[in-house]
Amino acid sequence: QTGSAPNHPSDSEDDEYITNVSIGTPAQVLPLDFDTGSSDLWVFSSETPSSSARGHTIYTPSKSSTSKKVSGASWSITYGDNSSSSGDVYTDTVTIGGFSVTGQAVESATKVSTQFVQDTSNSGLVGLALDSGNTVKPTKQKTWFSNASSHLAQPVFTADLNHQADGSYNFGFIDTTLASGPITYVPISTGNGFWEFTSASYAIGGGSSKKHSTDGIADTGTTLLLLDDTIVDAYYNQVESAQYDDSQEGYTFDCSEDLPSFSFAVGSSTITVPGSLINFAPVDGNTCFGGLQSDDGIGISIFGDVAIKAALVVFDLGNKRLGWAQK
Ligand SMILES: Cc1c(C=O)c(-c2nnc3c4c(C[n+]5cc6c(C)n(C)c(C)c6c(Cl)n5)n(C)c(C)c4cnn23)c(C)n1C
Repeated sequence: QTGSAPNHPSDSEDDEYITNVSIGTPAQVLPLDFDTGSSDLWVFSSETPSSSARGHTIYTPSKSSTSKKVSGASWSITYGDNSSSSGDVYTDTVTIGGFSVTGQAVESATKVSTQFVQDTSNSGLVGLALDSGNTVKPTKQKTWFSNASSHLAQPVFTADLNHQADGSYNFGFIDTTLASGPITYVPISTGNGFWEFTSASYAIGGGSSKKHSTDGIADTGTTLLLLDDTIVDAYYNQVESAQYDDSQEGYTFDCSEDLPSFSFAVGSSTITVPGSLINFAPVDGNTCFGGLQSDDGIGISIFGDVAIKAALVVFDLGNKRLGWAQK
């Protein structure tokens, strides 16, 4: 068995990627943000204060004949941008790309931070990181993919994200036609609950490869490519008009600049992010914001959407490995 669901950018900047998910009986369809950097499936619901839920599609468990309240369960999560949400827990049937999981934990939001209230593109998140990262207490719940994996043809899913165009999340199979190059696999370290791997070197534009070990995660829920300062400073050193803009909290440059590409090692191969994807978005007038920014020394780097857009990424739970193929 397999599943295949389209995704699309939420806005003109590719800030996040949205996929429609069916929950309950009869199906309630919600636009959700698939996040390989977290492990909770949570939704705006009939329990979310109506002032916060305005403009969002909500899940109403009482209208689903297959919903069940998980007695005494609660959840609470904070994301890298300090947004947060919390609430209680139901189980229900959740269908993604035609594949149904019964008894899936659906975390209902009774509280959401302002970033979520304002972001009416999504009605919640589908966490696709490892089960160990789930925040439900007293009993951790499994992700949709973890529940699905034993019934899928292969315990894998792929992310195909594109700039201002549709892409896909495929479950149980790998469509290699989505890639232009071979898939190179690297092992993941599972201790932090992420799809975490090590990249041994990088290159800027046509420059030579620099040995530099990056411990990072493949994270579809993060917009940008967040790497350590050594790499980021070296990159923008190659961009004549680049400067660090305190008000924007990141590097900006003249929008008309021709940005160099950025390549990172995946095992014995490299993935190249074209400069066009690093020219992320205009901030004002002729100044643009970079898609490569600092990870602020949080101790881990984040290969977010700017990097993932350059590749087909294979999340292989069966073999505890990550695959990257140039697109
Ligand atoms: C350590 C870390 C991150 C790790 O994850 C991170 C980050 N980067 N994108 C996102 C997130 C997103 C993606 N996202 C980013 C957006 C931006 C930059 N803007 C202007 C809009 C309108 C956005 C929307 Cl709608 N969506 N979402 C939906 C959530 C819950 C995020 C949480 N953190 N996050 C930041 C900014 N930092 C410092």
